[in-house]
Amino acid sequence: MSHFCPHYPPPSAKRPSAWRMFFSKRRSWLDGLYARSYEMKMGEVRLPGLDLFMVNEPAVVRRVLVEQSKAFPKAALLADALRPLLGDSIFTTNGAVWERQRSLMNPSFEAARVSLVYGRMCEAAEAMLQRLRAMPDGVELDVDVEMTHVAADIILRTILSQPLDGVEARRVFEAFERYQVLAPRLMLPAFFGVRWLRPWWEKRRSQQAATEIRDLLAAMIKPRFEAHASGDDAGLSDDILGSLLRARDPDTGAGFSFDELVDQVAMLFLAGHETSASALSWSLHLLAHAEDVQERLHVEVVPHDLLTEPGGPSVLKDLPLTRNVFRETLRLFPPVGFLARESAEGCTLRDKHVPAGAAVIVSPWLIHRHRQLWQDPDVFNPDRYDSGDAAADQATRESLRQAYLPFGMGPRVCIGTAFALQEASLILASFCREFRVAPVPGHVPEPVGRLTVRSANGIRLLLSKRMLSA
Ligand code: HEM
Repeated sequence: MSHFCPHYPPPSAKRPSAWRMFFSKRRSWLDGLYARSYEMKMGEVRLPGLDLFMVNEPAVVRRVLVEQSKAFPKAALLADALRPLLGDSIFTTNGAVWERQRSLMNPSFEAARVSLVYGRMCEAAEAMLQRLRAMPDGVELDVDVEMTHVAADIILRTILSQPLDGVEARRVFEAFERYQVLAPRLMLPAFFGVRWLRPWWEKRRSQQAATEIRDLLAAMIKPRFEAHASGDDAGLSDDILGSLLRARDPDTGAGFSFDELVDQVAMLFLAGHETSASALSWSLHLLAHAEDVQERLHVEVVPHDLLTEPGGPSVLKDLPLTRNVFRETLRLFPPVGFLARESAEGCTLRDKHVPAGAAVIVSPWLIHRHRQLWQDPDVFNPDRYDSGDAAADQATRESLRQAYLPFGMGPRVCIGTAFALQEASLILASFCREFRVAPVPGHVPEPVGRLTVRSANGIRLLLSKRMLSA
């Protein structure tokens, strides 16, 4: 059993002032948290331009995300910040527009449909293994760079049938890297009611990156859209774009317009690769520090050459430790660290009056490490889900039921959950079957909360090859 406690920014003992919080959060919203954030049921921050309520209590979380989700739509601030890149995509819309988008997209992400793109995921996994095999034994690997590469490759292959090695695909990826650094810096002043503090040059650079990504994606989608409109898109129809092109509203019979498709594909690229890359990188970091778990995981996966084995994604179901390692990683490092809603009409949550327009934040990061909701919350212990001790397992099941939401909850739950779990098991298993990772002495990854939870100084690990018997 592992007792590894991965490093994260030590919460300050006292609640910082609103201005200190603003300046510390500019680097990372994790820096604005304080010790009580991890214990309280609900907190409140009053800022010059905004009231913000942080909700940790499971019953209240359910009320906000599930039972009264219409009274707590996605925060307009989030939509404003992401609109240059995502337009009006499913991630940020609300009401009837969102309902139509979600019903058009649901069929493309059902588990059975996702299993059809398993072969394309395997192609990206094979390309990753080839890159790793070409490296010298004992090399210091930038794991987050490699995981970002493979996750972006998977998204491009499964959605657009394009590998990341393509010139256009690489330009999308590079522009996205620029956008990803700038977007949170611009979002924060808006949150704190000081939009004028957003440097104009950063705004312009972020706008330029967003336009470049959208133009490149539009150029890739256009021929497919036109071919579909003229009934001539056979051959490429098994990717996700093909299924989005065929999606029809059951009431009106209408599909996505071209502009809507560009919005959705830009969003899928963002939501689909950045999250998985974050989670896979942290998984390998945790495994490197929990040698026994890494060895047991290797033993579990070594009989399976997933990339050639018949049976496809069903083989992944026989890998319980792989699944638990990923589940525990998502608990400790949920890529989407906070879910932003707003109170549509004003209400009372617990004993607090929440005015109309106030931000209501549910943070998987805080809830997954909450002192009252989890046993040993900071310890990496994938065996907690299946320890063999009936009472302990029952307690963990209760924590999972109440206080585990890496993919969100309710109607806005992640549409890509089945896709992400299939991809993660495949990549982790393929990686750990052939390679071993170990910590680089003196290198401690520093988690930062931006669009997703990443490491400010990268995640570097020593990579060595394993001997596989023929
Ligand atoms: C480990 C990987 C992933 C994690 C942890 C994750 C997490 C989340 C979370 C927490 C939400 C809800 C946000 C909210 O309620 O405010 C969400 C929404 C969403 N995710 Fe994921 N996601 C992952 C992978 C993916 C993938 C691979 C795709 C697509 C290929 C995807 C597409 C989406 C979309 C479209 C939404 C918006 C759904 C809606 O509002 O109706 N995600 N994701």
